[in-house]
Amino acid sequence: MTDRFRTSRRGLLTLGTAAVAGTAAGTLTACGSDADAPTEAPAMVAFGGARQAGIATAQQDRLAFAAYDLTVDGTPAQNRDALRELLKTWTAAARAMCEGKPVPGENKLGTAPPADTGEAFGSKPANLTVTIGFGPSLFDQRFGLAAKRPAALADLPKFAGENLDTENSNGDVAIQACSDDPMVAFHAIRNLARLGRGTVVMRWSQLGFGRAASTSAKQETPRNLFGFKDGTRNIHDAKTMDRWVFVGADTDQKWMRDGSYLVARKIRMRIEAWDRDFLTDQQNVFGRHKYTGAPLTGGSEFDKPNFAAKNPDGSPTIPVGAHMRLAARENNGGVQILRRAYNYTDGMIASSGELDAGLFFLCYQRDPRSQFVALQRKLSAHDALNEYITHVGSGLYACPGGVGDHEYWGQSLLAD
Ligand SMILES: C=CC1=C(C)c2cc3[nH]c(cc4nc(cc5[nH]c(cc1n2)c(C)c5CCC(=O)O)C(CCC(=O)O)=C4C)c(C)c3C=C
Ligand SMILES: [Fe+2]
Repeated sequence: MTDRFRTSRRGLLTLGTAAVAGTAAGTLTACGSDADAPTEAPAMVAFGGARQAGIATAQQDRLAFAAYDLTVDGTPAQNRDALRELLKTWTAAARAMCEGKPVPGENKLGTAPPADTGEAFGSKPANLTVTIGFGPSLFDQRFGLAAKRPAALADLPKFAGENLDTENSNGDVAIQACSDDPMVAFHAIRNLARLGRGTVVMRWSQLGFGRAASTSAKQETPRNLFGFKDGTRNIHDAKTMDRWVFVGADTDQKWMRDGSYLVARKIRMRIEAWDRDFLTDQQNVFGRHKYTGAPLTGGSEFDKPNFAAKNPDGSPTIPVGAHMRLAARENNGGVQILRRAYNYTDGMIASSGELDAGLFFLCYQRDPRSQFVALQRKLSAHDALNEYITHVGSGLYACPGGVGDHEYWGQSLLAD
């Protein structure tokens, strides 16, 4: 057996199939010839690096997100040790999964549950990224980490109109797993939960589909569940990422250097009410044309909106309450955020028969206080979109910088 087969999910599957079928020799011959055949390189995103993958990475099609709470009850030093062990185990597992390998630690005697739950055997990583963030609650008295809490990790304020479910909000640690294969993204979240049993419990989770943002100029702009192109004026270039997304040397906490702050908002969208609205009204809500994505002031999708333009009757062509006018950098002192949203559906609401669906809005930034919070204060007060949406879940997480080859997530946070 080649090394490739010893470590790849595909190898494990092939071996398993051979054992079950009882035709090991034939299958292994087939394996041998398969291994020798030229194969297409699987789509993989490097796990290690100065910055975590899954932030600036070209956005994948599927999301599995989960927030976990630690269940430790020792002294701060003992709890830190438990957290450190968890993060070491999780890092090794996440690294392996991103490389298309099974979760390490298989007990070959078969006297323990399999190290890997198995549903992704035979699947390629499909650009899997696994990104970690730490919530404000991790800096309470349990771990003795209060002095390491960054000022930018200030609790989010209450916003007008939100109706947050605390059971679907917050959490000590959050994991964002993105892949072009939904099984692979889910597998990552599930296996981290399993490995953490006894130290963490999952607090809330969300699956997302049909990315509703583009984080690279090479990607076509996708659509949200209201049928509009979403991500047209997202951040797409490295220089703007450096300025608005990644934490620089000026941070108050060294462990956050090259990290970023993630704000997650689960936003319910009233799809049935929206679908009854006239096309011109829908377009006025966003300030863009539905089919082309162009601003209401004309041109094509990527043309600059003209916020000063007026209709013949003197009213602004992009209405004062249009989502795009309110959120645009031109009208917010230049402020930008990196949007990495996904559409979601949780089925239907039994009491009304309406779809329970919306946008799982994820955004990354250098400092949420002057970025997400400033924008959301304005949007929550004036956005025409508010008639159709409600924020129902929320989380804020400090995502540290990336890991080197022999490092684990959060190593510099936990260094004494
Ligand atoms: C606080 C930040 C934002 C929230 C919350 C938010 C929710 C939200 N947005 C859409 C759909 C669209 N948003 C668009 C643009 C846009 N949105 C934000 C911020 C938030 N959106 C920004 C910063 C921008 C860019 C503004 C600009 O510079 O022009 C658009 C237009 C197309 C685009 O540029 O992406 C759409 C469509 C929904 C449906 C939603 C909540 C459910
Ligand atoms: Fe938006």
